[in-house]
Amino acid sequence: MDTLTRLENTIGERLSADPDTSYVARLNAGGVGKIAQKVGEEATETVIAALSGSDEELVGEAADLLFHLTVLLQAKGIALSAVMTELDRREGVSGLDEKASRKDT
Ligand SMILES: N=c1c2ncn([C@@H]3O[C@H](COP(=O)(O)OP(=O)(O)OP(=O)(O)O)[C@@H](O)[C@H]3O)c2ncn1[C@@H]1O[C@H](COP(=O)(O)O)[C@@H](O)[C@H]1O
Repeated sequence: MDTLTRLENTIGERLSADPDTSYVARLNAGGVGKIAQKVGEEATETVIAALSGSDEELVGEAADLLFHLTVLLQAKGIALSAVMTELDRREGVSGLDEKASRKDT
């Protein structure tokens, strides 16, 4: 099982845990608005790290962003596999675009 899928499973289990002992449960108790706000903050911190931080800081912020995004998707009842399917679909679309543009030239 890959890392993100393992994390998704853990988050799914922790959503309804005791907020006193679980950060995921605490976030979830705040509602989708609170989780979305955290995703926004982590995205901003990722951008700042990319522009003026070290590689290590960028890795840390990217991990925070992926973690909070996964919490948001779980709270909305959306599986990561739905996002992967969408990315696969786009890869197929751009692959077709490339073939079409090669034909045109
Ligand atoms: N991957 C993570 C993870 N990444 C980041 N964080 C938490 O996310 C928060 C990061 O928020 P910030 O950097 O904004 O720190 P902060 O400003 O102090 O946070 P807030 O006061 O805004 O909540 C920290 O509290 C981290 O502990 C995480 N908390 C949990 N996990 C995973 O989720 C699993 C379940 O965690 P629990 O729900 O706590 O059991 C754990 O086993 C981990 O695998």
